[in-house]
Amino acid sequence: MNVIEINQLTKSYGQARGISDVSFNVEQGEIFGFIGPNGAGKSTTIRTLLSLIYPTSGSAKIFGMDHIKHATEIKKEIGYLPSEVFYYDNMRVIDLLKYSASFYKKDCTKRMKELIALLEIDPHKKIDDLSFGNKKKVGIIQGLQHEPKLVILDEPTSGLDPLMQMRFFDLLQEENKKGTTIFFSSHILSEVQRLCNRVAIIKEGKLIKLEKISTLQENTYKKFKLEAIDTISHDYWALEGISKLEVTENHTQFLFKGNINLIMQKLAGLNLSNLWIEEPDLEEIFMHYYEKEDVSV
Ligand SMILES: Nc1ncnc2c1ncn2[C@@H]1O[C@H](COP(=O)(O)OP(=O)(O)OP(=O)(O)O)[C@@H](O)[C@H]1O
Repeated sequence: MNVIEINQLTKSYGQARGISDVSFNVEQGEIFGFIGPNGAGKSTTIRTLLSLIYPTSGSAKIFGMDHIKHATEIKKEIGYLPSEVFYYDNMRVIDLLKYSASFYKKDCTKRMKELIALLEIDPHKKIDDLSFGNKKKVGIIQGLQHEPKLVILDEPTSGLDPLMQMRFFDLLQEENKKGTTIFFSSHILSEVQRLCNRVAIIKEGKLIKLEKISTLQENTYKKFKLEAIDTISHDYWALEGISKLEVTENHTQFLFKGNINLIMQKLAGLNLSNLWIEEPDLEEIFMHYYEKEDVSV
């Protein structure tokens, strides 16, 4: 079942580009990554989806309901952490959390306390006295305390220290195991790679790739690095599928995409002292898509 369905969603800010013709679905139980550089259109997609701003054209559904017509109903089951959090600075953390909890028809006290303890936040401090990272934690608690079916996180980790990031990821994975669908927007590839099952890549307002993380890694090239006893000539590597070839004395490295047996035959003809075959990380795959001009989903 699809929790989110986005259909040719377009949002222009007057003459300025926001997003154009964005379509994708998020299935129930997924941890879905939404990745792109600054200004790509991640926040615009999320805000339009949540009907905080209205689309220029296109449509979207959440839990099978139209995102604008049924906005009130939908929002009861969503936890949303915006990329920038703004608060009434004079409020204490606990008062703010109780106030947000009051919008839901369930008692959030137990979960609120658990999250306060887990994220190590002092509930009696004034919001004004909190650091950026601690304000972010308050936003995370606000987004999760009512145990929503769908959590939408827009750049959630900025400001969190590495230990807190780890704890936050564990928390998201636990929520996901309980059945919560997670939509995770980020420009940090390693965290998407670590956390998500599937990813949508957005560039300049357009979706350029929608793929399982595992498939993204499988279907692309492999990195070969080798050390040979003798010097290998550049010409030895005249084989289709080899790119980014670098040969320096006894060291050779390149990327290969194609029939793996062909490259193995080439390697078998050499006197090697060492060999590394590595999967590219998401960053390299991502750069590969970003460098291409004529990308399509
Ligand atoms: N209120 C606005 N008025 C005019 N243009 C806007 C507005 N909000 C966003 N934009 C433009 O829309 C495009 C997409 O911006 P958006 O904030 O959605 O990107 P993003 O991927 O979330 O980036 P970031 O990671 O920097 O937040 C950008 O070109 C941005 O300048």
